Amino acid sequence: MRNMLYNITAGHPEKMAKPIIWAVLANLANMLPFGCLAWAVSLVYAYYAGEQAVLDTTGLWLAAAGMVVFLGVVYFCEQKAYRAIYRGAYEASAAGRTNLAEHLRKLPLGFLMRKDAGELGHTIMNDFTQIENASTSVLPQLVSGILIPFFAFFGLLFWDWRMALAMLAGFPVTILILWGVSRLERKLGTSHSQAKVTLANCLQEYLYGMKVIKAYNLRTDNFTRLERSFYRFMKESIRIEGVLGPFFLVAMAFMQSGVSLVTIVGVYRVLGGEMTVPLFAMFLLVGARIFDPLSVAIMRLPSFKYDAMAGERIVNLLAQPIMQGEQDAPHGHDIWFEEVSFGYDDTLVLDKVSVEMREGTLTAIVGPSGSGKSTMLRLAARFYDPLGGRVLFGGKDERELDPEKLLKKISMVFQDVYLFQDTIRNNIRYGREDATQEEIEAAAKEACCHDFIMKLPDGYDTMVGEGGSTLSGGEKQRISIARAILKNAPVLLLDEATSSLDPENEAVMQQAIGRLVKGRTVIMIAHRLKTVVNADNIIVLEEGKVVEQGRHQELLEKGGLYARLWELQQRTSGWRITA
Ligand SMILES: Nc1ncnc2c1ncn2[C@@H]1O[C@H](COP(=O)(O)OP(=O)(O)OP(=O)(O)O)[C@@H](O)[C@H]1O
Repeated sequence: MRNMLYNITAGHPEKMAKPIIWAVLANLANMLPFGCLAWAVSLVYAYYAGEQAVLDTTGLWLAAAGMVVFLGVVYFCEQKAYRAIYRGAYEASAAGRTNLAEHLRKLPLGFLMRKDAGELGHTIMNDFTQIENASTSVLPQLVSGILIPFFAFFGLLFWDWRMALAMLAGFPVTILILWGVSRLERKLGTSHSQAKVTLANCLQEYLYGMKVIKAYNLRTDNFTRLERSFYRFMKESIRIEGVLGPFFLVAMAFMQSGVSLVTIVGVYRVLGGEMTVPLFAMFLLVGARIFDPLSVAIMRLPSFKYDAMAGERIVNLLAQPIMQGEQDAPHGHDIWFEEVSFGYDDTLVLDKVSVEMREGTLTAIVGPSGSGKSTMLRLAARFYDPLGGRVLFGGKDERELDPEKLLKKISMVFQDVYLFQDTIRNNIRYGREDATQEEIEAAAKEACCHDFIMKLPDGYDTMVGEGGSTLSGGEKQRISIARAILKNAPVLLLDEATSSLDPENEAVMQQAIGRLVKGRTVIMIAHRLKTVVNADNIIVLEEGKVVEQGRHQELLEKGGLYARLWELQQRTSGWRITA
């Protein structure tokens, strides 16, 4: 239960104290007018039963005035409860969402890459919505629904202990059923929420993969995974309602049985002269209202466990350790790998790699596909920490450096460029937020994209579609290079940064990169070896090992893997399609 409370509040149970206190007070206040009503009934009864010769009108007026005053108290408490519950919940989940998004940013990229974007998006949006639901409508009602009958029970004990016992006779059974059903609910809720997450992932994949679906003429009904996910989600939803519903109805019946018992015991006691009619009426009045809060809570209970699981997912994400390290990045910008080993899972992708990439030089990493080139860049930027060995930045182990401060020193251009749904100007400006238009244009000119931007209808104000879909691959790549140039960081990492460019633009870009090397550490991955002939050092990777390194000419003379790859590319570049 403690765990559930912790999860339902996304790790902040203390935040529920105020809403719960006000909900209990509001529900208690709701009982007060019934006290006045019972008093008025007793006065009228006393007159008609002949116990009093005159009707106590002063008492009746006082009871009526009490009703009005108590209705004011009810309004005040309800209003306080409403504000505490709804405002508190929405404010807490807004802060919680921001907090979680910020936390995700600080997690190692490795963790995020293992997670599906759909799943994370689901947690940030839907799981928090569920927490809102639980903390606004279920939790305060549930707590006050359990407390109010107990308060009333102890109050009624003073009037007539038998009647008080009769009223609460079915209550322990109700609590037992609710407790028992919670185990079953967890099981069903787990598969229901798994079905929901799978469906969200399938939908996202389906929408993102639309291009392939169209290209290969895959019809919707061929996309059976999505269809199966819809079906499974429907089945799980029906199952959870169908199995749990009857249990909740039985629990409610036991709870409400208290009112019937009070009626039976009351009739006997009134007929036996052991209890007055007004007291009986009071028990009936209180009995009719006492279980209202719990009835409301029980109706919403099926979603409660499910909400708790949503909270559990949030808590688990927040518990993921962020990357450690507090020190500032040093002034030097050499990047050294010292016996670095790394693997994404059990297989080693880099095996004791030791290389030095010096400031003011251009280092190229080449090698067959899957040999670990991109992994080396990711380790250099500390997207991951190595499993063995050290990556040194300016002579300091990167694990000791604050990851955000380190990233400020690094510009990266990835193979798969991502542009935001924003203007071209802002997409370049992500490199440096305070950059002026002149600086943006200068970077764009350097990256050979100024001319094509000026030809667009709105120039730099042209909106880019999601993921940059309205631009060609080469144009997107040039914009991302402009972004990296604008950042003006001392380390530049280029992962196949010119692969989508035509030969003419690639040659110009190579010259621009050549100019950027001055005072910087530039590391580039290239498949086309002719783009690295001028590199100061070429690292040749094969199956996660450095098999050779040196300048272009030296490597050719060695006659190893590089020479073979060079030979192969020279030959294929000479191929022509002949009729
Ligand atoms: N996020 C990941 N999770 C699991 N395995 C991965 C991940 N990224 C890469 N790998 C695997 O690690 C190995 C090295 O990948 P890497 O991308 O570093 O190679 P590469 O030399 O850059 O390849 P390419 O030239 O094709 O881009 C490959 O076998 C790849 O399948």
